[in-house]
Amino acid sequence: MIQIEKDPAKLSEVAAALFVQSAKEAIDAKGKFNVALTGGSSPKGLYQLLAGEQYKSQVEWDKVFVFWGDERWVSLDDEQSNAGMTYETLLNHVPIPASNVFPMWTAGITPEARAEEYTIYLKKVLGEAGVFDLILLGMGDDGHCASLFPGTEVLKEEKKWVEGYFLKSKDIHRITLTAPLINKAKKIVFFVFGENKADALFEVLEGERNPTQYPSQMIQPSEGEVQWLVDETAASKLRKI
Ligand SMILES: O=C1O[C@H](COP(=O)(O)O)[C@@H](O)[C@H](O)[C@H]1O
Repeated sequence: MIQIEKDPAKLSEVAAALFVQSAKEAIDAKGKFNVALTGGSSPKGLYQLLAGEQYKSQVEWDKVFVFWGDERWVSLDDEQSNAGMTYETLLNHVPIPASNVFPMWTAGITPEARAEEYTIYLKKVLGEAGVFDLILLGMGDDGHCASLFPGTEVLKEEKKWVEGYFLKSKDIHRITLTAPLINKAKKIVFFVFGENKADALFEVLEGERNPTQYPSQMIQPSEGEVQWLVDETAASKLRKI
């Protein structure tokens, strides 16, 4: 399903309502809500809304377990840190226990070793089935999502849940959930804002199947659903809407 709006702020409102609803449903069903958050610029409006008076009190934060879809291998105080941004905009402002939050980056370990450690945390919280209640994803102007970048080896991964690797094109290490894990989720929400995403979004949604070049095409949950929240500029090249 795709929802297109002129104003990205409207899409942040939609996502905030959806986050609250998903949390309620999961907590009613099993006593906790397991979510993977995204970094980049697109989710900032959502995080600020969730931290604000209207939504904050609607979530039982002590029952929320927060992971990330990916991370740039930089410390939390680095401006590139996805987790750092999420703390600043959301997590520092809501009553979530620190022990419920699992940033990907940590000091004194390689991203490859951290991927194995992160998998252990995921298995403890999600169980062997590995089903997230909700995963938020952004999409880059090259069609990447999480740190599933065009042409990278991680796209071939079929078993591992998390991978750390050096991303040559950006000269930085990354750590990411893999497509097989993401595709187990009950619900996946993509945020795609900005004219620079228009070509990639067309290729991902309406182009030939080529996930090696447009990795967001790999996101096809086996049982869950994908919702695309797209602003008008990013949607400007789509034909089938
Ligand atoms: O590198 C990344 O970029 C994507 C997209 O970011 P945006 O600023 O265009 O919204 C993001 O989803 C991902 O988490 C991040 O590591």
